[in-house]
Amino acid sequence: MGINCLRVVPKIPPSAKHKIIISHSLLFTKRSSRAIHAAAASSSMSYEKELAAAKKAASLAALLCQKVQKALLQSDVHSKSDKSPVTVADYGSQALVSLVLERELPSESFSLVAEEDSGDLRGNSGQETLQRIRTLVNDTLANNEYSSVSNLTTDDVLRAIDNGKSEGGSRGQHWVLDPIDGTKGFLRGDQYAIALALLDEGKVVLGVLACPNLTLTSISGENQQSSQDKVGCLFFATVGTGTYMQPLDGSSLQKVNVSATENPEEASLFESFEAAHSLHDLSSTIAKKLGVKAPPVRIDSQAKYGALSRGDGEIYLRFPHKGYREKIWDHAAGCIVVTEAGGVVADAAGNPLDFSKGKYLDLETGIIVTNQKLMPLLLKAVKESLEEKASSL
Ligand SMILES: Nc1ncnc2c1ncn2[C@@H]1O[C@H](COP(=O)(O)OS(=O)(=O)O)[C@@H](OP(=O)(O)O)[C@H]1O
Ligand SMILES: [Mg+2]
Ligand SMILES: [Mg+2]
Ligand SMILES: [Mg+2]
Repeated sequence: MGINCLRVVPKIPPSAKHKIIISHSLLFTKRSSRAIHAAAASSSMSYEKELAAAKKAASLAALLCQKVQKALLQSDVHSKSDKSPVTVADYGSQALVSLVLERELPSESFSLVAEEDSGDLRGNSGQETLQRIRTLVNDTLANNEYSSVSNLTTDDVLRAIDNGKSEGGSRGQHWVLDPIDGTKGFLRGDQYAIALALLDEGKVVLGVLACPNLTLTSISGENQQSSQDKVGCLFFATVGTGTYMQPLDGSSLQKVNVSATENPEEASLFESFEAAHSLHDLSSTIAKKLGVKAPPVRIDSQAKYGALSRGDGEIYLRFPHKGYREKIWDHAAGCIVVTEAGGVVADAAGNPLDFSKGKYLDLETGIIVTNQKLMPLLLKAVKESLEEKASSL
């Protein structure tokens, strides 16, 4: 654990980096807001309480992450045993979500499968970091209607983080959490997401994606975005009820749908920002075969699923390097947000993702996401490209 306290000034969120198409109306009236609230509430009765708790938890975690990203200290950033980065915000977000879910949904069978664990915070070298996390968590709780539970000790914080040790599986209910998805993006001052989902008997039934740096308007298209564009989106979906988006401040609500584009030449494509996380060459071969004209849009995290769910782009391709095993928390929330908006999420062979096998997704290499019209064409292009790649080895 480092002890330096140098200030790292993050870049301004990338609102100016992408262009805008308003592919569907973002207009919103008070009357339509009430109607949508009523429809969302009545049709998602079975997971209504869980959804309200998940939205609260993810929004609170987003506040903590925003505070840390605005004034990141070098001592806030550490390296895990697999060399991937983790920050006080990843730990703080996980602790907050765990605490809020437990408080809002008291149950003996609370189960959480989450990315982080407290191992590195328990030794002597972790004490300073642990105190910083404790302060961040207590301050966030105290400022946001949880002042009665804002006197947490470091042991309380460690316990809350380690609630996330469940293995998941095909029986009962399990929450699935990525406290910061896209930690590298978070460190760059770019996109990241707090991704929370609920599994019920092995199926994703609820998903919430908080994307603090994603503009409320579309991120791709012809219009230049401006630094004035409001950022901070909360996407949410429960099974059978559609996908909704609202500003993180909760001020409005709209139903969203994936793009209806049928012509691949008009499609735009999302992929990981980090080349180490996905084979950009393979995506480019697939895009060429399909006839996609626009250059790929590279953004971090499950913000890609959120953006696709509201029609900012049509295709998301993810082909990790050989040997990488996908974790359920990197896709569970994004998957339901896209499918409830009318999209399809599949592995490279066209099979639906199976979240019932524990922490890992067991799949044919690659995850592909698009709308229902484009999926057959995309699958064909993926199959041909993978065959060409295999025969060239
Ligand atoms: N080698 C490798 N290959 C594939 N994927 C990997 C790899 N290493 C990490 N990860 C996971 O990628 C998560 C970040 O998501 P993205 O790839 O969509 O975003 S990014 O553009 O790369 O930042 C990232 O999630 P977080 O750790 O939550 O940030 C990782 O789970
Ligand atoms: Mg990570
Ligand atoms: Mg992740
Ligand atoms: Mg993460």
